[in-house]
This record gives sequence, C-alpha cells and structure tokens, in this order.
Amino acid sequence: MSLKENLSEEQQLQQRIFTAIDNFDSFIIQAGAGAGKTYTLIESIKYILHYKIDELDKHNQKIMCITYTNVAANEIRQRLGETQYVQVSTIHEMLWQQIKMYRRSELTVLHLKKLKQELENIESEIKTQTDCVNLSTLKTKENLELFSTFIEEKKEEFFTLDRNKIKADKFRNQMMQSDLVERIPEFEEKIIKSVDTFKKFFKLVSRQISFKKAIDKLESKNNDKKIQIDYDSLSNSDRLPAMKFSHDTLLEYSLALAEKYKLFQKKLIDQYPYIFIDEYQDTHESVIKLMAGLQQYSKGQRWLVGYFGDSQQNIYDSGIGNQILNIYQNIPDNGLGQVKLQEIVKPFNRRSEQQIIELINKIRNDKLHQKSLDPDKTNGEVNFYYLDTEGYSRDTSTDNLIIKQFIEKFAQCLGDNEKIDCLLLLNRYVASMSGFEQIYSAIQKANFILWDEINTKLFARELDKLHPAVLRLYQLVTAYNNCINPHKTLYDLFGDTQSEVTFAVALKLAQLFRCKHPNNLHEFIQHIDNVLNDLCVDQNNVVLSEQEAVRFWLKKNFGFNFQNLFNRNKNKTQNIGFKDYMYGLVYEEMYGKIEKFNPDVELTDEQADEEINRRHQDIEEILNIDLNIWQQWVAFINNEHNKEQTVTYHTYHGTKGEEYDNVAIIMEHNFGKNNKNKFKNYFASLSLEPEQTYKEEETRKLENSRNLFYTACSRARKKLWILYLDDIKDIEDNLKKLFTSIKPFKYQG
Ligand SMILES: Nc1ncnc2c1ncn2[C@@H]1O[C@H](COP(=O)(O)OP(=O)(O)OP(=O)(O)O)[C@@H](O)[C@H]1O
Repeated sequence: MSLKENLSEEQQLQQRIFTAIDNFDSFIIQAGAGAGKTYTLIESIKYILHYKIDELDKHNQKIMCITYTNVAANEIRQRLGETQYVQVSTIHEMLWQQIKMYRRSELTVLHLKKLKQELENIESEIKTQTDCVNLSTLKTKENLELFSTFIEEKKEEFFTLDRNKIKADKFRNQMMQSDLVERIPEFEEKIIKSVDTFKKFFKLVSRQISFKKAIDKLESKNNDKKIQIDYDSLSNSDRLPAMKFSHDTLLEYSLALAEKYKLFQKKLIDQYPYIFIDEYQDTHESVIKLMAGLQQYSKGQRWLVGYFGDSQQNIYDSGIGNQILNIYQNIPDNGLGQVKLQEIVKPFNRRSEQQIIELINKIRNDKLHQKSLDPDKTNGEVNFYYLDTEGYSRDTSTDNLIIKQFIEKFAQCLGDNEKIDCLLLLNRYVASMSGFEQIYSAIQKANFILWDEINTKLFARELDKLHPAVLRLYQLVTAYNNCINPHKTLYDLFGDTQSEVTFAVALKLAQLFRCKHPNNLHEFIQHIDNVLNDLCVDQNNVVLSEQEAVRFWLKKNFGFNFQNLFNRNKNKTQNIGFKDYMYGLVYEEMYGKIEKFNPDVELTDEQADEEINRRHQDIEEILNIDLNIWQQWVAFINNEHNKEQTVTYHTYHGTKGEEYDNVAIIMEHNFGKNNKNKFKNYFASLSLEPEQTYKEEETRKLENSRNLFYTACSRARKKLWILYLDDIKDIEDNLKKLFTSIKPFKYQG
C-alpha cells in the first residue's frame, strides 16, 4: 500500500478513537513499538480540548493523563503546551492528590488495619524465635513483658551502641547494667549469650512495641489532634509506625478506598470525565482494577478510560502485560453490568526502516504484525554478529575491549556526526562503560541487593524502582549537585516554602551548604553536619526563618522531618546530628530494620563483631567513592548526556519509550547468575511446535526474555547491529529464522 493509503487508514483509526471519545466508550489501543501510541494519545487529548472544552469548563473538569514515569509526563506536557484543562501525572502523584484529603479520616482506618496485619507477622516471628534454645525463657507472656520493659529502658542506649560499632563484650556489659536483668530469668546465661541473636531479637520486639504504640495512637479516642497518615514520595520503603507509607502501599490504599467508599469513585468520575493511561502494560493490577471499578460505577454517565500500550513491551514483573482483558473479564458484575473495552489495533510503524520492522515482527510473532507507514523507508540495516571465540577465553576486561572494537566497526559504517546508542545486557558492563564500575563493585560487595534485582535497584531510571538505600545515595549526590549549580532556583533547593523563608536567609544557607569540592559523599555529609552544628551552637542567634529554611531543605532533598535538630543541646543524648542520622538511615535501609534472623546460625561474639565491622566498612567504602564517579552515575540515572558524546550506554530496561538512529545491542546467554541461559533458552524455544507447551513459570520467563529483546530491537530507527558474545552453535538454526545475515565478529586481541 502507498503512503497515501496508509495515511488514510491511520486517519480512519484515529477517527475511531475520536468516535469512542464522543460516545464515552472506554477503549484500549493495542499497537507495537514505534506505532505512534504517544502521538495518538496526544491527538486524543487535543481533540477533546478542541471540541469539548466548553463542557469541561462548565463542569469544572479536567482530562487526566497518567504516564509511567516523570520523564514521560514532562514530554507529554511539553508536546501539549500549557493548558489548565489537562493534568498529566504519574499514577502515584495522581492518586496521592486524590486520597490525601482522607489522611485524617478513612486512610487512618486502612492504615490501622495494615499496622495490625504487620503486627501479627511480627508476633508470629517473635513466636518462632522464642522457640530457639537461647530465647526459650521469653516464651511466657510475663517474661516477654519484662523484656519489653527492658527494651523501653535501654532503647536509646542500644541503638547508640549499635550505631557506634561497639564490640560485643562491651555491648553485653552495657546491656547488663539494668535492674531488670535480674528479673528476667537466664538473661546472662542464655538470652544475651550470643550478642548477635540478642540484637536481632531486641530489634524485633522493639519493632513490635513501635507498632503497638502506633496502633494505640490511632485507636485512642481522646486525641485532640487528629493523626495524619502521609505518603512519602521520597522514600522507597514504608515507615508504617511513623504513619508514613511508600509507593506500593499508596496503590493498595487507593484501591481499598475506591472499593469501600463510593463517594471517592464519584468524585474521581465527576472531576475527570476522560482518563488516559499510557504504557498500560507496565501498570500495576490494582490500578486497572481501580479504573474498571470507576467504569462500572459510571455506567450511563459521561466518563471513559482509554489505555494505550503494547503487551509485548511489558518488561517489569509488576506490570499486568497481556492480562488486562482477563482482569476486565474477572471483574464481578455487581449488578452494574460487565465492564468492557473497545479494542483498537494500530498496525503501523512510524519509527523504523523496513528491515527493522521485519525483524521485530518476527520476534513478536502475533496478530499485531506491523507495516511501515511509508513503504519507501527501506534504507535500514540489521546485522547479527556472533563472537568468534577461537583462541581466547572471555573475561570482563576482554569483553570490554571486544565491545569497544565492535562499536568502532559500527561507527566506521556511519557518517561523521552520527551517534550510536549501545544497549548492554550485563550490569557490570553498563557500569564500566559509563564510568561508574567502582560504585557497582562496592554495592555488590556490600551485598544488600539481591543479584537479580541489581539491574532495577541500581540502574533504573525510574527513581521509585531504586533500592531505598540507593535512592538515599542518589538524593545525597543530587543535593550536592543542586548546591553547586548556580542555575538552580531557591525552589529547587528548598521546595515550596510558602514564603516562610525569606530570600536573604535562603541565599545565606545556600551559600553555607555550598562547600569546596568534597572528594566524596562522606565529606559532603560531614560538611552539612558541620554547617548544621554551627547553626545549633549559635542557636540564640539563629533566626526562626533559618531553622525553617533548614527544615525545608531537609524535607525537599531527603523527605525527612528533622524537628529535633535545634533542640539538641537541651538533651544531647536523646537527639542525634545529621551525620549520625544519615549513617543510621543508610545502614537501616541497606540491612533492614531487623537483620534477617536465622536460628540455625548463631554467631559468636567475634563473628558478630566481624559482621558488623564488615557492614560498616562496606558503607564507608561506598561513601568514600570519588564524588565525580557518583555524579556520572546520577547523570546515567537522569539520562543526561553531553553533546560531544558519540556513544551512549544503556541497560535494556533503561531505553523503554526511547528511540535512536543507530542501535548496538550486546547479548549473551545469561542475564546475571540467577538468570542462566535467559536468552539461549528464548532462542531455543523458537523451534517449539505450537502444540508443545511449557509450564506457566517457564512461559512467563520466556515471554519476559522475548519482551526485553523486542523492546531493545525496536528502539532503532535506521541501523541495528547485534553482537552475541557466547557460542551460538546450539541456537544457530533458530537465529536464522530471525536474521537473514549472521556473521562472525573477530576480536583483534
Ligand atoms: N501522526 C504522526 N505524525 C508524525 N510523526 C508521528 C506520528 N505518529 C508518530 N510519529 C512519530 O513516530 C515515532 C514513534 O512514535 P511514538 O514514540 O509515539 O511511538 P510509540 O508507539 O509510543 O512507541 P513505543 O511503544 O516504542 O514507545 C516518533 O518519532 C513520533 O514522533
């Protein structure tokens, strides 16, 4: 078909969407990579703005557009231009905005329920642990109560000693200094015999206490001041007893609110008659259920939801992928009627040259066979190379050299100003090629992220996917970057201070925070600690506005309230400074509020000391990495590149939604040691007869590999070069089903 005919067909499809919008028919747009989903989404919004604006205006309504990341939200805002009739936000932003008005009412009910569930888990763990010989005397209610009183008495001291890496025997002596010890049977002989076991148990019971207190607080009838539950968007883990929750719990609470309170649904429907969800495939199941619930409830009213996405680009396990229609089918009728979606398939590809489209069609191998919008776009190139491994064996440094040589070869086939975007499978290579291998090694050594989660928790460009401790490090580097960047506004530094902070004070503090280039994060933290300490010492002269400014700075950069800072001198032992607080936080975020208890292994004092020392050394090592290296990592996370850069390295996941002219993909059999043969198995599965089926788990893994491969290959506009680093003998026949040209790549060692 000619370009003209294709354009006309595309126009008709767009028209079907407009008709669905006119009729308030909820729909789902299914389209492969580069089909122009985002473009269609924007066209749909523009259509409403053009034809329905009076209606929106009359009812004081808005269009809601939900994106998967902040980057995507900004992109859409930019492409739409300023308009008060559209709210573009991530699902978390949108939900919090909607539910925060319930933070003193209905949310406290949900929070209370969650605290109680969690308390049950803690109590069952306490039970299991008191089964072990050393703690068995704490099995009785009375002894456990005595132990809890002991904890209340020694808590501050315990955590100060723990933080300060006090050796086991000294620690034991300090803990023994309490009248309560006499009253708790076998305290000396058994309970504190292993300091390691004791510490874990202490933390567990102290967690139980804090949960109980939080529950009491919420249940207490004579609260003058209503307790408030808050979403903490800057932290990647819940802090339930502190009445704070993070991203996943936000989804959970929102769905529960919607299911329980019809008013909540009604408000959403009234406020946003059009809700669009971009990249539906990576959306959490609870969001789809929430939308389906709204759709059901709104029957007969002016309301619709429109999903845009591609199930084969689902690359995160938390996303619903191709399950959306099943979820819809399983929504009970509730006497309100079955919810349905009109399915509109967009079969075009606007991004890539014909050669690339052919390849990605073969990879997806489903009904969504794409055709190029412009049949004359045939100047693309796909090359598959396998490494000719004869004569040497692979290791990280050789692989790095091989990748560089491959990129050079690719570059020789390109024009002078052309760039290459290289997608690397292995995290170590992404780190070394992008200049932050030291961070990768140190984090791996500290061993607080599971092997197969490192790709997301250290390399994700969506901040809410980073490991909580890694996010904390990101915040520290960003706080430093903001301090030294003269182009940052006072809002960037202090957030919305609602004019409680004067311009002069904000400037003074900004200057104090801006230190001489520190060598590492450790020095930066020390510097901030010094500044805050000086302000504390000088507190008689510190105007209230300065205290406020510090408070806003800490809140904006790290999301925490540090109210006690200026009261410290009054009661020094009770409160800690910024440095200790930050170290404590990082330690806790790395190793958990309670280190995992294993009753089979009881560490001796020496082993426990060694273990604690090791952990502290690992943290020291991380904080002592050169700050320039940290800045390179932050630039990677923020996807910032300098203009001269001719090659940019990415993880496969990090390129979601992006497009580049020339793409190099480096592959191999494995994806980390827990995903042995991930890609080998995928390629091997291509010769599977249709009647052969795998177990569900196996199918899920294969689909994930295919989706990752599909998403990677479909980023290319013009040229795609793939290098396979492992031996392809066993999968060669299947590779030939996808690639017309398979050539050896000879490394010049
Ligand atoms: N109607 C259109 N007119 C002009 N350019 C378009 C149109 N639709 C899409 N494009 C362009 O085609 C390319 C692919 O579009 P887009 O990024 O919206 O695709 P997508 O379906 O969201 O892709 P992916 O699923 O891979 O993220 C972009 O460069 C976009 O600007």
